[in-house]
Formats: sequence, C-alpha cells, structure tokens
Amino acid sequence: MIRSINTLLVPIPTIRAHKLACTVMNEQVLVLVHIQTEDGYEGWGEATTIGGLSYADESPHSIKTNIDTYFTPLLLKEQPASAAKAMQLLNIHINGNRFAKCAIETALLDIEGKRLNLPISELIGGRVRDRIEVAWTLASGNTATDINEAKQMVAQNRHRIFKLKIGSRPILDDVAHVLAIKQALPNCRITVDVNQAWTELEAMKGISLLQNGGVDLIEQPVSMRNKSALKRLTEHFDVPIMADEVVQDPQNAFQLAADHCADVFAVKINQAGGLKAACLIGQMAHLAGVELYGGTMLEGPIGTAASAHVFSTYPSLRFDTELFGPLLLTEDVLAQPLDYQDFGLNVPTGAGLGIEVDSDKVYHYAKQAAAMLTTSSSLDYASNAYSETV
Ligand SMILES: O=C(O)C[C@H]1C=CC(=O)O1
Ligand SMILES: [Mn+2]
Repeated sequence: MIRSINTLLVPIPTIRAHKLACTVMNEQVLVLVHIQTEDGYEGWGEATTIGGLSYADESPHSIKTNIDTYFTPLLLKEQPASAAKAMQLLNIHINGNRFAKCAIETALLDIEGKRLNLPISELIGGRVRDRIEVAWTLASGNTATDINEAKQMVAQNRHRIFKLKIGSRPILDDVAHVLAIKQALPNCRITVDVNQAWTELEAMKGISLLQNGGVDLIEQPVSMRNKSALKRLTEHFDVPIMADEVVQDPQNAFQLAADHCADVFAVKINQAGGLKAACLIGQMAHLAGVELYGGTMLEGPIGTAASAHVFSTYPSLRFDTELFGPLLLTEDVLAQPLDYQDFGLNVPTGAGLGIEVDSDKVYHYAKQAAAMLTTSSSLDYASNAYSETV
C-alpha cells in the first residue's frame, strides 16, 4: 500500500551557463518524487525540463502541481498493486503530462525493484550492457572556452564525444564555431543540436556546410511540427540526422519510425512518458532500422540512473548517450555519486535504481527553495527564465 507521495522542487545551480537556442540555463530545477509504502519501502523518481516552459510544455511547477492535485489523490485512493497497474490507471485518467508520469513510474519501479531485489533494468526487459559511453555538451557560447573545456574532458578520460548547441546565431557564425571545434578535436565525434531553430531552407544550407566540415551527427535541425522537412533532410544528406524534440510518446515514435523521418532517435525517458515507454520506443526504432541515442533532459542523478537502466536494455546503442546531467550540476543529491569512468557511466547494479538518495539534503534544499519562492513570486521565476533568452 502506498502511504505517501511527496513532490519536491530542488533547484541546483549549473557549473557554468548552459546556452541553448531556446534558453540560457544557470540552474536546473529537479522535480523529485518520494513515495513511501506502508510496509517500509521507499522509492525516488525525478522529472526535469529545461528553462521553465521554454523547451517543453511541462514546467517544474506544472509537474509538481499536477502530481499533487491529480496524480497523488488518484494513486492513494486506487492503490494500484504494481507500477504497471499504476501507469495503466494514470494513462486512463490523465491526459498528457508525460514528464510527471515518468517521475511517478520511476519511483514505483524503484520500490518494485527493491522489493524483488532486482535492478530496474531487469524489470523492464533485461540489460544487455553494464556500461554506456557518455557525451558532453559544449554550450558556453564561446569557441575558445568550448575547445579548452573539451580538451580537459578528453585529458581527464571523462568524455570524447561532444555535442554543440547552435541555432541562436547567424548560420555562418554557428558553422565557423562548430568547424573550429571539429578541427581542434579531430579524433572526437561531434554532434550539433539546433533545437528546432532553422527553417528547412536554412537547414539545407547549414547542414551542407557542416557535412562538408566533417560533423558527425545533426540533431533536430527544424521544428518538431515539421516532420516532413525532417524526412526530406534525412533523405537528402549523408550525414545522419537525429530526431529529438519530435520523439515523444510511443505512438508518435511509431509513426516517425515507420516513415523513417530520421536516421537516429534521441530517446528521453521524460519525453517518452516513462521508462517502459522509452523501452518500447527503443525496441520499435530498432525494428524499423532507426539507430538509437540515449538522450537527457538534463536530469540530475535520479533521472540519469533511471535513463541508464533503460538504455542498458536497448539491443543497439550505435550513437551512445549524453547522460552527463549530474556533471553539469554544482551539487549531488546522492550519498554516493554515480560511477562515471573511462568516458562512460557504469549502470548501477543494486536493487531498484541502485542509488541512495541523501534525503536530508534533498528535503533541506526543497524547503529553502520554497521559502525563497514565497518572498519572490513564482511569476518572477517564469519571467527570469524568459528574460535570459532575449
Ligand atoms: O538535447 C536537448 O535538446 C536538451 C539537452 C540535452 C543535452 C543538452 O545539453 O541539452
Ligand atoms: Mn536535443
């Protein structure tokens, strides 16, 4: 029996400004879900989004409000006997809200794994790999700083695959920035993420220059609403094109895979609507001949561990992952940090998520953040996220 569900907003500063086409992040707000059962088990889940409402249609505040107002009363009343039954119940009664569903499913699977003494990866299909390679995103906004950062990462055996965030500057400036980095790091794989910023015409020009410069992968160059443009670009260019924002729930991913709108899918557990949904997307993509990349919504360690369990089950992970979220944050919320080594992350092996959350720290941070919110209104919070982009 579920005894309680607590939803906590935990803002954590980033180690440097993280610049995307749609926003500039200086902190990440983790939405943590803490579920306790009558027989003494506890599970943790996490949802994150990027820059308030600037990236997706759920914000940390909407996720918390919707869980507290709609999910929790339903789950406490119906007391579903398993994570699968809980997700079935939520999907019948609650539309959308994929990020919130992901956080709840993670916490319930954490409990189920602990109860059965199995890692989540074994509950959701079975892991086929214990270690995943992890890319780093260079997004300081400055070419020399990015090159320096990348060289340090390589020297420290931290990362050798890099993703560059572009799309907010004129195309030729962005291309010059990317090609300078590619030339400085000839042995590293370089991906660019345009975060939907280009029109199809701009994408034709930008991708052609990037392809000639040896860039390895192009992520979501055009609007997620323009699937046919994505498909045309995929057909036109040799350089692989990756779909990100457009890959949402399994049904929508099914259509994208069937129509081969992209060469690669970036799968994110939040965007998919949960861990099992993300597994389903991975399996479908694989069957349709679409390659896979383990994406991040810049989750903290809880969401990152959950993602690692999912990606460990994929039959193939040709383009590796970008599960670097915890490394972008100035504070950890785990008693022991995740095990990053040799350019990758070891998938936790313990029961459930296989991590131990420092609950005193997390409740303390959430309390501090709530106190700050009562002194500056939540509207200010939203306008801050907006003003950073302009
Ligand atoms: O991929 C995105 O669009 C979002 C996110 C993932 C890595 C990063 O730097 O931003
Ligand atoms: Mn992306």
